[in-house]
Amino acid sequence: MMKIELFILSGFLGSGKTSLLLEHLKQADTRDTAVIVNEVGQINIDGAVIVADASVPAIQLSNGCICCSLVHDLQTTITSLQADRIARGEKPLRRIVLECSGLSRPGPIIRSLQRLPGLVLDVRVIATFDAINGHRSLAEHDEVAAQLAAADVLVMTKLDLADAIDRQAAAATLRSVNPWALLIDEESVALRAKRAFRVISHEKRSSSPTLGILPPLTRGAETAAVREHAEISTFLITLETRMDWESISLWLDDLASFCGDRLLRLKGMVHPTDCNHAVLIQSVGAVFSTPRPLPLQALETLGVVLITRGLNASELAAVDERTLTKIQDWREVRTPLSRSSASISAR
Ligand SMILES: Nc1nc2c(ncn2[C@@H]2O[C@H](COP(=O)(O)OP(=O)(O)OP(=O)(O)O)[C@@H](O)[C@H]2O)c(=O)[nH]1
Repeated sequence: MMKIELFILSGFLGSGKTSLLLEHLKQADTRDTAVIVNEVGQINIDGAVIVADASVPAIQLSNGCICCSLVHDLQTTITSLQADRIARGEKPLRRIVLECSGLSRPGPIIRSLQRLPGLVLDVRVIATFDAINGHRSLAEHDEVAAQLAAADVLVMTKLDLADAIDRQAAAATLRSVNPWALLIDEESVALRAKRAFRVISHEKRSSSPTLGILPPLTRGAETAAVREHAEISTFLITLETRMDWESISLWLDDLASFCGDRLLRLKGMVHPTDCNHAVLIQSVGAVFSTPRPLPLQALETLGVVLITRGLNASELAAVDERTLTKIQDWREVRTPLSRSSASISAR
């Protein structure tokens, strides 16, 4: 029987999963590691960033939430990843990191992996928690509680933006939701990543997360059947014509102010007319981070993915007429997210 360490990297939208993973990939010997990325939109943004930054092959399971509709794809991907390496005469994989979409619940994923033939998976669930926005996400989204409760390791992020009170409050919340997990409250991003990903082999744990003997809290948190991610919609927006950077920025401002609190996450890759590279844009809520250049070859699709709560297709159509005049097409990719990816509807 082949044994693989599987890190399920979960955490709410924008809570810092990709950043933690990139830091880990920078530090670790990744020759026997594979990364699988699950994105809710159709653009493989995290995959492109991982390939650009870490040169690790990143396999994408996109356009769906892994805990709902893509579980079968995950099983097939893991089995064929290992079979391909063995067929090429390479060393078998020792480690897989699965970066889940920010809306996934780890429980159904873990359960689905119990049925993989010929593989023993040593599973470790890591959940990232944003010390600034995490409380709000936890209060508003059931998925966050499920992610935290299922975690073996809880990683506090954005500590550079948090004051001492935020930090203590975040730690107290995490301890109250999941007192069994290893809590990483570490200012240095490098140390954070090092500790989060090394625990399987180096840090003792009281309850083994090996499949089949999950601690009671983990099971208890996920006993309900997969629930729908109520009111959450994902839109893929493509632009009519290429624009310069300033016009793109103004358009993003319009879009964010129209959505307000209903905007959970925005991620996109654009190629402005006045840049010779692609630009990664992203916001957590309506707060944008500094745009980041990416090589043009990282681009698979240009567009912007919008994840919203309580904003339906007809409202977006109305705003399209008023302010979003430059949109060529938007499609509601999934609503709610748990429905099958076959339900793509175009305007
Ligand atoms: N200041 C600060 N920013 C951070 C930190 N971690 C992540 N970010 C920023 O937060 C934003 C979201 O980070 P990601 O790592 O993409 O978050 P994610 O959880 O992978 O996001 P999704 O894949 O959309 O769910 C990016 O702009 C990051 O640069 C942190 O520790 N400090």
